Amino acid sequence: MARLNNLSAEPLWSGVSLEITRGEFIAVLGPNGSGKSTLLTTMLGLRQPSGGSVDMPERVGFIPQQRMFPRYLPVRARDIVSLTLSHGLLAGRRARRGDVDKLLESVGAGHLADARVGILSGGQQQLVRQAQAFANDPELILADEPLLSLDASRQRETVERLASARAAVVMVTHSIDPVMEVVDKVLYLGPHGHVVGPAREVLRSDVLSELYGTHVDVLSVHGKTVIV
Ligand SMILES: Nc1ncnc2c1ncn2[C@@H]1O[C@H](COP(=O)(O)OP(=O)(O)OP(=O)(O)O)[C@@H](O)[C@H]1O
Repeated sequence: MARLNNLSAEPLWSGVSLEITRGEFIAVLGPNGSGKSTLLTTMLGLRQPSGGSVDMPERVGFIPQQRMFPRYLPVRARDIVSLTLSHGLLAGRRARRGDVDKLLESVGAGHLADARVGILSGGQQQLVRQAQAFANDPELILADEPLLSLDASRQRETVERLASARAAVVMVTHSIDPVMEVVDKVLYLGPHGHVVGPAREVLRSDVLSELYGTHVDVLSVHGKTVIV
């Protein structure tokens, strides 16, 4: 469905090969600056790879890393979602109001439809971004830290929504814990290479020590995975 073929964005990471199958949930982990966001922008074609190639499906949803909309932007939440709908599958047509409302309601943001996006809270803006990503029945959703600014119950709902979507999901996250139950594969980008595999095979002291080039412990503290 989507595939990274020996993809490189040097000097950040190189030779990443990854097959993404329908409905699969992939978590991208790694320290600050390891190139997780760069991986998503390279997949989207917004950044030229230094090597390799990427095969992407036609319909891709994207939740960008949180950036606040300008406070005085004269655009409502429903306008943002409507624009995404009308530039996708239905290019050239106006999005139907009912479809826009349904998308916003599906992420718990129906009541925000007529609010100006710039005055919404950080978490509320993230929900509007989610509604955008779900427009046009995506086959693949790329999500860059989509849980930032969300409270615990909205984090849980977001993970469930992404995991139960028909789309495959590639999600950048700083913590594996919120997605541990649903994740199929982890791509860990480290300072000395990367590794792909099931979480239990990647999040191990011996594997991560090699990626960091120094001894790293993977601990379970009160049910949470901590890398030290
Ligand atoms: N377009 C660009 N041109 C040059 N350097 C860039 C560009 N985009 C990102 N970088 C650099 O690449 C490095 C990786 O950035 P990236 O945002 O991909 O990391 P990340 O793993 O997502 O980090 P974080 O966890 O802090 O969000 C950073 O040092 C950043 O400054």
